[in-house]
Amino acid sequence: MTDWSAPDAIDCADEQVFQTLLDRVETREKGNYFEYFAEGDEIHHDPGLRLSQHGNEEWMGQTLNHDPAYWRPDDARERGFDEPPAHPDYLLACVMGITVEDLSEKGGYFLGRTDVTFHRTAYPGTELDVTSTVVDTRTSSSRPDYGIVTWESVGRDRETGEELVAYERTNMIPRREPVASDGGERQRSAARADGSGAVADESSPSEAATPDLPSTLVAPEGGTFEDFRVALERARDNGAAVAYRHERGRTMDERLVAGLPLATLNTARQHHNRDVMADSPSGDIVAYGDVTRSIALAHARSDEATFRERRFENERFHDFVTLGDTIYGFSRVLDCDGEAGPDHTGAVTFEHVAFNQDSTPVYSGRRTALITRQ
Ligand SMILES: CC(C)(COP(=O)(O)OP(=O)(O)OC[C@H]1O[C@@H](n2cnc3c(N)ncnc32)[C@H](O)[C@@H]1OP(=O)(O)O)[C@@H](O)C(=O)NCCC(=O)NCCSC(=O)C[C@](C)(O)C(=O)O
Repeated sequence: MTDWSAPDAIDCADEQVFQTLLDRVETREKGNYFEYFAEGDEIHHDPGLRLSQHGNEEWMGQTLNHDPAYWRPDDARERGFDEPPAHPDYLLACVMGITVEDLSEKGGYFLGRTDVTFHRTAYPGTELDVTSTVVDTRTSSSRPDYGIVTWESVGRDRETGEELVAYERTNMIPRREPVASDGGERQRSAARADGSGAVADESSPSEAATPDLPSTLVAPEGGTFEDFRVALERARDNGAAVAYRHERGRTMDERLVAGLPLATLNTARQHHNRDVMADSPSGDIVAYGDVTRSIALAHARSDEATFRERRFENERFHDFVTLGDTIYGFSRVLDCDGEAGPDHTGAVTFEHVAFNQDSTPVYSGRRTALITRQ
């Protein structure tokens, strides 16, 4: 008879005994089910996080956001910063990463985010303090195993209490009852399983609608505010649109998919637990939405004279991104406002789309940034 109080009672060499033991013990679960969230609840995300120079540079380097104002003091000063700040994508990913343990670790996909507003520049060394409020909860009509929750999150400087960034995000969150299916990914999984990468179109080719696109698509000649304004005026005169793609692509490797989210304390298993994700519709770990988005934005920024990020709206994550997928970027110019911001800049509103090697959109969002004039 085993003495279960003895320190060496478990014989790890006996796999069968250990397996039986594992099957019988309770699992201490992480994260919260849909039912946990009620409208108006406020949640303070305890861990916090200190923005670091290393984390900032790692994020910028890996996502191709190679803007020296965020690491070179002379360039930073020229751009009106006291010293090289934290890159806004890194700041936003850290603020959201901290919230995952409380809000979305249980699983379910990040569907979208809106009203992303940067209130203040944050610098490496800043300790973050993040709170979220439940704005809305509803059941999913297409997926009975999930609910859909929207939170408003605010990231502050822990020392001064000043707001740095705020946004509203929406996730699918598993309901307490066991998950039987995971919906929309069915199509994508099937496409991947048959190797075609193509999602089935239920209409026959003859029924498929002809895309309704402008006859002319204009690309700006350069990346200054005037280049965007001139292109938009030309397009408006001719019933065309200012839309173009960016040449660079970035293939998702483990450092991007697992490394970057963990560095922001994002504990979602989707990004780092290949064992669990092997049984999911994606069949593997998937990229943190903020990484995918940051790569597509980096492609866009590499073709413009960005001065400051202002605001993001209507960000959507349309499909998952797995290891080996390559992320490209597409941009459309929606509006130019010469009155916004300091004199040497103007505000440009873009729609950016991240797409993969099969031209499948995986992210889209509306972005307003201040762009330097000529
Ligand atoms: C989720 C999938 C399967 C749905 O695929 P689908 O084709 O079924 O999509 P849908 O029909 O457009 O949407 C399903 C439901 O979601 C709702 N919905 C949809 N979007 C929004 C939105 N923005 N705001 C509010 N509601 C939204 C929509 O209205 C609908 O509601 P219903 O079930 O009642 O009909 C598919 O879109 C997909 O695979 N998307 C990719 C998701 C993804 O990879 N996200 C990023 C990575 S996960 C992540 O980063 C994790 C993180 C950050 O760590 C962490 O939250 O913890």
